[in-house]
Amino acid sequence: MIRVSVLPKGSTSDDAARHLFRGIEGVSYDYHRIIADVFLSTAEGRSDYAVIPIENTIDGSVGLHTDWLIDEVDLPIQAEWVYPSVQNLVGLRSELADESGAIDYSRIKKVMSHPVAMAQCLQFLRKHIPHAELEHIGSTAESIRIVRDNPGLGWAAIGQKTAAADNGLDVLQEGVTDHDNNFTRFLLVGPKPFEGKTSDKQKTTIIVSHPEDYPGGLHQVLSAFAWRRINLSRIESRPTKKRLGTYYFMIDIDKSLDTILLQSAIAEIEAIGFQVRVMGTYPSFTYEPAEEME
Ligand SMILES: O=C(O)C(=O)Cc1ccccc1
Repeated sequence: MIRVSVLPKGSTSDDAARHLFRGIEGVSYDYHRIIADVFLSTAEGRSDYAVIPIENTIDGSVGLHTDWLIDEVDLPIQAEWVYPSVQNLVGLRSELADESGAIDYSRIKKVMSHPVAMAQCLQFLRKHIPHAELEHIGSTAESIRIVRDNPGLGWAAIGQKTAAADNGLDVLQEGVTDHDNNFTRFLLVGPKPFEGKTSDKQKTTIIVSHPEDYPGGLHQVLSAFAWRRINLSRIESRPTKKRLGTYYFMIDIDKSLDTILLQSAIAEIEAIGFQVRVMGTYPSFTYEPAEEME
């Protein structure tokens, strides 16, 4: 049995996990309310993999999740994939609509959701429900459950249609994200390689740091990749948390670690005094909607 830790049933992460593991037998899902518990259940050996949303089209990198990966656990990245999501305003229509059945936004006192989902809908919220209190919850699915358990208070949630239906709530407004094409990049992290599917696209993620800041440091790192014509797909700086203004650079590289060119680039960067930590070398899966129709 492959045990996969993930945010609760009905969350975007749950759907994304099922998409990655579609067609693979013997998978069980281990649901957790907050991302820290998703990470820890795998780090403590209670599951094989953790599913982590790491970057979103609208909101960018998820800093909290990146920092957990760097600072709190030692779990290699074993796969990455992209999954689309549509967020909806969810609540009890009978409580929040007027006599004609139209949603009366003035009745909504509080909107709850996961911070990434909330950030995707801020323009919608400011336009229609500017008076409402906004509250961050561990997942979209959990926010929907809280609304279900607290009828009559004027609460609404942002989340997925399936979670609304599972909890007996209504979709008050469909597709409330401020931009279409809302995709999230997910990481599968855990001690063992992911062998369920193969991809012809392999990536490697490293973290580069230097004990002291000096002019041209990052340029030197980048030039080791540049003259070897190794493509980088993302560079993210995160605070070291030791001193203000000191950073780690997390670099996604479009190559497997076993290529000689990449190994020599890393050796060169280390030789000029940088510390390099390999966060994983893994297959990358692009989203293919056709699979959904199987
Ligand atoms: O809260 C959820 O449903 C999650 O899985 C986190 C999230 C929220 C919005 C987009 C992608 C992931």
